[in-house]
Amino acid sequence: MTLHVHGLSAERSGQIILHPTNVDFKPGERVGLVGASGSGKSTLGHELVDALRAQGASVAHVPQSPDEALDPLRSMAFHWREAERALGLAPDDARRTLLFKALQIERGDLRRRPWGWSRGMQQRFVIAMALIGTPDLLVMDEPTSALDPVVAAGTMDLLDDYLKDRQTALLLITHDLGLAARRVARLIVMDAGRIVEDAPTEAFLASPKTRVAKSLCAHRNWLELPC
Ligand SMILES: Nc1ncnc2c1ncn2[C@@H]1O[C@H](COP(=O)(O)OP(=O)(O)OP(=O)(O)O)[C@@H](O)[C@H]1O
Repeated sequence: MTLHVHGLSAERSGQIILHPTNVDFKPGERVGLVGASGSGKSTLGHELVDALRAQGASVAHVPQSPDEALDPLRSMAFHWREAERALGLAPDDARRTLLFKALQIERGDLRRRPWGWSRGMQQRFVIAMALIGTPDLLVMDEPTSALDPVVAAGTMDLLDDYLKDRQTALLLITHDLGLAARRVARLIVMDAGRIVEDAPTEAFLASPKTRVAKSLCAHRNWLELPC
């Protein structure tokens, strides 16, 4: 099922920070949302999550840092149970085993609290929690920026493999064009609260149209980063 949202907008403190915007996602499509800091990427991500959920779609959100998703006072097992409960799902060991294997977190001790796990493993756990309900769309907002480049690349590789041949679409929000270009088939560029470009990744890189897109592409050396 293709997901569509029309006329998304947002205003804060009397200022429009997201101008009326339409977005769509095909099943399994991988889309990058790029733009400078403050261009409105996170705002669009949050508005999308709310609007699609209001339509009845299943949408999961992965924040920048695992600290935003994990309570330092609760065990990892508690978080997993809560994620299942929030979706109205009964505990399912087979589902957990599959996701833990896919994201290489089998050796994590679920009785421990987050600080007993490495940052990389915490973030992979948060991604696994987001995938519990097989969402229609996974929105990831700078999901690896709190990780070192090697762990970040490994995490994205595992997610790539897991999503292959699945219907879950991905929106990867990042200011890092290099990261997005390696992972997505379509790029959306934001500037000052508006989408200014939306194109297949290869076409975008070969021929950016707008000033902002040209400026992002001018930093081609970013494409050399491992993630
Ligand atoms: N509560 C708020 N009140 C006023 N302005 C806000 C508020 N929240 C966000 N903004 C402004 O809206 C704009 C878009 O913010 P947003 O966080 O969506 O951008 P972003 O592209 O995700 O930035 P970054 O890459 O730095 O996270 C920014 O100029 C920001 O200062």
